[in-house]
This record gives sequence, C-alpha cells and structure tokens, in this order.
Amino acid sequence: MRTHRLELLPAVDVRDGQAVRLVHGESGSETSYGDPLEAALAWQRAGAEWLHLVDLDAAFGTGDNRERIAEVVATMDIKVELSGGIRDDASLAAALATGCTRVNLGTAALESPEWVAKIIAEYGDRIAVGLDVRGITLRGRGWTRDGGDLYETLARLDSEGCARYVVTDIAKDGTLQGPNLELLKNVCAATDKPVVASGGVSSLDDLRALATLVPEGVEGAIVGKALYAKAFTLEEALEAVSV
Ligand SMILES: O=C(O)c1ccccc1N[C@@H]1O[C@H](COP(=O)(O)O)[C@@H](O)[C@H]1O
Repeated sequence: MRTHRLELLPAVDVRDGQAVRLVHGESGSETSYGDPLEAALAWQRAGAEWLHLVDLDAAFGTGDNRERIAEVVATMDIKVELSGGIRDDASLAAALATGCTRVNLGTAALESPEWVAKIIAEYGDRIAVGLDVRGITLRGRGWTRDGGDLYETLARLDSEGCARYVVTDIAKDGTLQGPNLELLKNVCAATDKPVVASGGVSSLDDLRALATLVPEGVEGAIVGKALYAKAFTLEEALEAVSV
C-alpha cells in the first residue's frame, strides 16, 4: 500500500513571454498556449499544489523572462519549483528572491560542480537538480550539449547531500508517449532521495503507473503537454492519484 500520494506539478514553460510546450525540448518546436500567468492561475484554480515553472529562454541562452516569471511566482498561492538559467550566484539570488519554494538546476550541476556543492550545503532542500537525459547521458545548455553519465553525476550529487532530483527523459518529453518507467525505477534504485518524474505523461493510466512507483521513491510527476492538449483535466489527474 502506498503511504504518500503522488504529487502533481503542472508545467508552465515560458518562451518569449508566452506559455509554450516543446517536443523533445527542441528550440523551434513550440506550441504556444498564451499568457503564462493565466495558465498558472488556471492550474491553481483546478487544485494544483505545485507549479513547475521554467524560463526556457534562460535555459537556451536566448534571453530571459525574469520579470514575467517573478510576477507569476508572486501571484501564486501554491508552491513553485523554478528552473531555467540558474547557473551562478546572481541568477540563483534572483530565482530565490521570487519566493519560489525551490529551484531546479540543470546545466550548473554538470558544468559547475563546486558551486553546486556549495549551494546545496547552503540552501538544502530549496535546491533540486534536474537530471535531463538521453539514454543515460545528461544534457545541458538547453539540452543541446552532453554533460556526462547519469549515474556518476547522481552519485556525486548524493554524496554532496542533494535533496531531490527531477528526472526527464528527453526522448519522451512533449511527445505524449508515456513516461520512461524503467529509467525512473533505475534512478530510484540508485538514490534514497525523492525523484520527480518528468516527460511523456499522456493519460490518467500513466499517472496511475507513476503512482505505483511512490514506494520506490517517485515523489511527484510533472505534467505538461497532456494538460494543454486536454487529454484529461487536472481535477481528473488529482483524483486518479489520490490514495
Ligand atoms: O522543460 C523543457 O522543455 C526544457 C527544454 C530544454 C531545456 C530545458 C528545459 N527545461 C528545464 O530547464 C532547466 C535547465 O535549465 P538550466 O540548464 O539550469 O539553465 C531544467 O529544469 C530543465 O528540465
């Protein structure tokens, strides 16, 4: 029997001021879904406890949406996980100053290990690391560059006390093909820390399948395209994973 309910984190990815969804995280594959604040408020009204908010321009290095993102976080009453372009003291300070509950680091965990170890020690569970993978190779800089082996990096971050991982199978992301359950099971077997699953959710059955992995360490699931494409409603999703 599960002891915890799977947390759901509806996603709002912001590019050029708009809420968008990408396919495989590829720049240029955007479908636009309008105002990010309206999208975030809609998920909050539907009962979300978390928002997964991404500054895609900052992740790609094509600018940033910092003011828009800060406005979204300030308006939300729910917890926000913020990511994209958090790679140094200044960008971390700006992200934390929004009042988000935690930040999610991608590229920095691959390219600036000493800085990441330092901020993990300083900020504890306000820092999560996004392990964005193709196969078992990590990808950074907007998922355009290889960044090493998943399990070696996971072992290093674990030894530094990283509190949580957000695991994305890039091959699944934005495709509505179902999550990579094998990858999630393997990551959970390699760490005692909670794992947030990302990529591929297409149906309520996918969410139920992810919920069966809660005892293994899957704490939550990011849901993007399926909600925007109206494959199901957030209310239905929350009901499907209620214990
Ligand atoms: O979420 C996406 O679709 C995405 C696509 C391409 C690159 C990054 C993406 N999202 C998230 O951005 C951060 C990584 O940003 P950075 O490397 O720290 O600047 C990470 O949470 C990705 O999952």
